[in-house]
Amino acid sequence: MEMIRFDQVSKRYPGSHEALKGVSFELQQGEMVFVLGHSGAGKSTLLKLIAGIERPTSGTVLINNQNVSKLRPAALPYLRRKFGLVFQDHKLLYDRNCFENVALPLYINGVTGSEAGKRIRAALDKVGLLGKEKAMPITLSGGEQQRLAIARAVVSRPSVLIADEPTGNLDENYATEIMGIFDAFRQVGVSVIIATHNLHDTGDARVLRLNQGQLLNAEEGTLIS
Ligand SMILES: Nc1ncnc2c1ncn2[C@@H]1O[C@H](COP(=O)(O)OP(=O)(O)OP(=O)(O)O)[C@@H](O)[C@H]1O
Repeated sequence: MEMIRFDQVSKRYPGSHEALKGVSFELQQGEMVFVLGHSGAGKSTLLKLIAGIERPTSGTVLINNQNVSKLRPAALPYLRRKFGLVFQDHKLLYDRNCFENVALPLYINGVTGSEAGKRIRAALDKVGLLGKEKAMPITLSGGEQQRLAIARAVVSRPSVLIADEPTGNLDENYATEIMGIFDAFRQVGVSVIIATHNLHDTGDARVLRLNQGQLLNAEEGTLIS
């Protein structure tokens, strides 16, 4: 069963041109996908539509056969719990330590105490930060901060991990390490969607190429800048 399906999706922000034009594709559970394209191509918009942060102007976005536009507002938090989000600028809380940063999504969902502690340590372990529970984020390297953001994104056990330029300002070694962590999640059945304009070794992952809001077929040539 497909997990995410876009059918002729267009998005126009108020007072702006069309950020996405007639985009259609399907992603299966457990797939790893790169969304590639120039700055302004519509990559972030595509991720926001998947996560229910933005709504399409026309067309349909189906998540597990549910039309996101038709969901009651009260149902959106349940949808969002399926998604773990990682952004380039981390959005970490710099006045809280690593453990507390990862704890936040659990506390919001009412998971506390020893159950929370177990899950937080498991998430930190998966990204190689188990020894840094009490460290403040500012004392971590750029790559470690990004790993902390990934731990926070996966602590609620999302079925889809969405990352927007996750390696954007990291050097090559860190970037390779981060991609390895995403691949490990894919191997345990998590769908992984990564938007980037950096060239990565995409391995056997699928590639969606955007050019000025339109999806190109892979054979139409590379647009990576
Ligand atoms: N909230 C907004 N209001 C108005 N226009 C927007 C908004 N968000 C994005 N846009 C416009 O939509 C287009 C696509 O933007 P988007 O952020 O999706 O591109 P992107 O491929 O992620 O770019 P980048 O790699 O620079 O982040 C751009 O022209 C952008 O200016």
